[in-house]
Amino acid sequence: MAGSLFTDASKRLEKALKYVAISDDAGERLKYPKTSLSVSIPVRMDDGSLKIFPGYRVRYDDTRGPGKGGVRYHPNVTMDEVQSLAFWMTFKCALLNLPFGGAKGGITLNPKELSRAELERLSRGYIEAIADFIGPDVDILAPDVYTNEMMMGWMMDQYSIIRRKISPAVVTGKPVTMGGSQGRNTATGTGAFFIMQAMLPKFDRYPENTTVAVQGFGNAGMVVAECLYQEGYKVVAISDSQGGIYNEQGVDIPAAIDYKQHNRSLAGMYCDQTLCDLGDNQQLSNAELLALDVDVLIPAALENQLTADNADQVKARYIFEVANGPTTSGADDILVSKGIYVFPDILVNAGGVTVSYFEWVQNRSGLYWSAKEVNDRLKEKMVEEAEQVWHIAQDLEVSVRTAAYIHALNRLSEAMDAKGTRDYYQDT
Ligand SMILES: NC(=O)C1=CN([C@@H]2O[C@H](COP(=O)(O)OP(=O)(O)OC[C@H]3O[C@@H](n4cnc5c(N)ncnc54)[C@H](O)[C@@H]3O)[C@@H](O)[C@H]2O)C=CC1
Ligand SMILES: O=C(O)CCC(=O)C(=O)O
Repeated sequence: MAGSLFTDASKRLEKALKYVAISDDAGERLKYPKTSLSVSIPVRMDDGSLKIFPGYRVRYDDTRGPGKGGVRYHPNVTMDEVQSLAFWMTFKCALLNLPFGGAKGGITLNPKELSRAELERLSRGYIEAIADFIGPDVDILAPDVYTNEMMMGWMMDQYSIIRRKISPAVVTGKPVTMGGSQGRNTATGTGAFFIMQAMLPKFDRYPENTTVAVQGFGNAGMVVAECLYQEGYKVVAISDSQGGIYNEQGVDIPAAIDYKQHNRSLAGMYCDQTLCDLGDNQQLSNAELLALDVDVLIPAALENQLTADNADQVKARYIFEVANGPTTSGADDILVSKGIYVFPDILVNAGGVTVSYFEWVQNRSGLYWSAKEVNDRLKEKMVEEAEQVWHIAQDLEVSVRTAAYIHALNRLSEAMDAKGTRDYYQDT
């Protein structure tokens, strides 16, 4: 898709605004990010040279609470992308009724090219650069693509050093030994699974009669594939950035997880001799995976995977967006006209930020929950909000995505009205 990701993302807001009693002022305010910060992060590389990496943090809106959102390390990170991701976080947090606004951060780099020590210096340098912009009551960080709990631990530690006090609640998704929550590592995939379990039976879809393809095999995709496999769904295709594998009988997901953890890419699994007893794994490209004849398609990698150019080839009847922004607005129109149900990112992948909220609450109260407590609360929250979205979609005869935006917008507009506009800073 050519053009701005943010402009495309904003089209979803425009559609939903028609259905919500929101003041023109508040509607207008939501079309722009509140604050966008660009920084340059100097990093001493292992060979002694100095490299400067561009970094970003955007707080899109904080009417409902401090900004909340992950940090992405990827070569394609731009301000436009970070603004879009922060925009989605705003609606996601409102949709789940979390007391947070939306934020996101990122650094433009290929993390696979840096050593662990370089990544640590980079992560700490990022916090040095944005320390005055974040905080447990201001803007709270978390993991996203190519960042993980180890990096969250470094970031929290660096912030604590700068503030000269231990500040666990400034970052979520930390290692459990540093105040992380049980279940945060698996929350995004598990939350998506809870949504599928609640929604698919509405279409008489059950594990025994449902095939699934999952694009992306990281923190989010791997966990949702594992949950579905354990429940008895037939996951026939999986992929990562290098391509994927297809098995008509169903991919052995635990074996694939084991393979991925010991090899850089999944694609090699199709010809690995030690896995011969897995049956007929065939190699598959990402483009082929998106067009597979399956019941459920789960994009769990990056944005702009389903576009106006390939949406027509989609054969799945149900799409559950675990990635942020995998479907362009042009693709959305095509998919909806084909009668395909698209369950949107701001609902489906909200398990991550929901358990991040639980982590923030635990850090602030000093009382820590068991894995069961976390998962029970996650399920309750995800299913409750998904049912409300489903009813809005039925009542107003709109797509599930528009219904999700309407639900979130209702909460946002209530908060904006309650706060008042202060006449947008006019002196009276
Ligand atoms: N980690 C989290 O808690 C959350 C993640 N998400 C979203 O889920 C998506 C995936 O994030 P994570 O799993 O956390 O990242 P990750 O870094 O753990 O994994 C990313 C996966 O996507 C694959 N990938 C990258 N480019 C690809 C391509 N062009 N085609 C196919 N696969 C590709 C990678 O090989 C890897 O398997 C992103 O859109 C992210 O924003 C959303 C909510 C929370
Ligand atoms: O856990 C969080 O705070 C945010 C996760 C995230 O970046 C997302 O939901 O896209």
